[in-house]
Amino acid sequence: MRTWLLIDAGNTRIKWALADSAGDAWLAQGAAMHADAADLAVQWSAAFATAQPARVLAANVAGAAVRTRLEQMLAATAPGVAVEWFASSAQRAGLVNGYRNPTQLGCDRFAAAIGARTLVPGCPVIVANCGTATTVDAIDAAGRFIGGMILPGLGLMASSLARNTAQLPQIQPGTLLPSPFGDNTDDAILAGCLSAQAGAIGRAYAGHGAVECLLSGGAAPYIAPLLAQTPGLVLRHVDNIVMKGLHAVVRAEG
Ligand SMILES: Nc1ncnc2c1ncn2[C@@H]1O[C@H](COP(=O)(O)OP(=O)(O)O)[C@@H](O)[C@H]1O
Ligand SMILES: CC(C)(COP(=O)(O)O)[C@@H](O)C(=O)NCCC(=O)O
Ligand SMILES: [K+]
Repeated sequence: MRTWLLIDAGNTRIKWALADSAGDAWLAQGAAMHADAADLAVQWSAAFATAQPARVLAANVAGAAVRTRLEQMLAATAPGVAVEWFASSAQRAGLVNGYRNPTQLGCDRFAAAIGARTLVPGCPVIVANCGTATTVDAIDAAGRFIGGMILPGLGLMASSLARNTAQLPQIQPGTLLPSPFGDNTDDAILAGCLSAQAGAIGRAYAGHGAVECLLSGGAAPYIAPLLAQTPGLVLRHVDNIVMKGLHAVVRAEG
């Protein structure tokens, strides 16, 4: 059985998993912030001692320098193993890309949509990936990515207030108190940013007539409790929907 290394390089963190075609579970997984990217070589050396990947499929939205860095670390830890840089295209693994220019769609969003289609086949679904940016994307019952929303992620929303005002502090991430109205500055910022995130996702869900909302990304645990209060919204937290989509691609294509 072939083993694949799947990589999701976002703008904050690089996530990876080792997978095979036998099941949904990862054989190994890890992550590193960009500043600690060298840790990946250490993590991979340990993981590849038990299972050497036959193929690497990597989705990178973090730029050319990150791609070069990853190529160097892969050449050192898995010499000779081919690396495919996953890119958005008009159609792949049963998903049709409805972006006006299909290649303009972030490849992590394309992968996440493939993952969503795999988890919720034959139904309209919303996939929200709450990372550096928050993306909220709609897939229809026929398996067509019809489009989506891009907004600043939770961390970016909060830090932009701190950076561009005299009186607002940098808040720590957290979940909302029972009241949607903060009675102090930190809670008011948190209430505003979380409501903006959950509000956009809820609006997308209702507008699309989705049967389920898949929520993923580093900020998902903070947004989930508020989003779960949206009447009629069926919520499922998926640990890494981008990697689930990459796994679906390699399984479909062998
Ligand atoms: N321990 C953590 N490390 C990094 N980001 C975190 C952490 N906990 C929550 N976050 C939030 O998750 C976001 C990063 O999520 P992630 O899905 O890895 O993003 P990306 O795919 O853009 O790299 C941060 O912007 C922050 O809001
Ligand atoms: C929207 C994104 C910045 C999200 O990146 P992330 O938050 O996962 O790091 C990325 O998908 C991207 O650069 N997209 C290209 C533009 C588009 O999708 O239309
Ligand atoms: K994202």
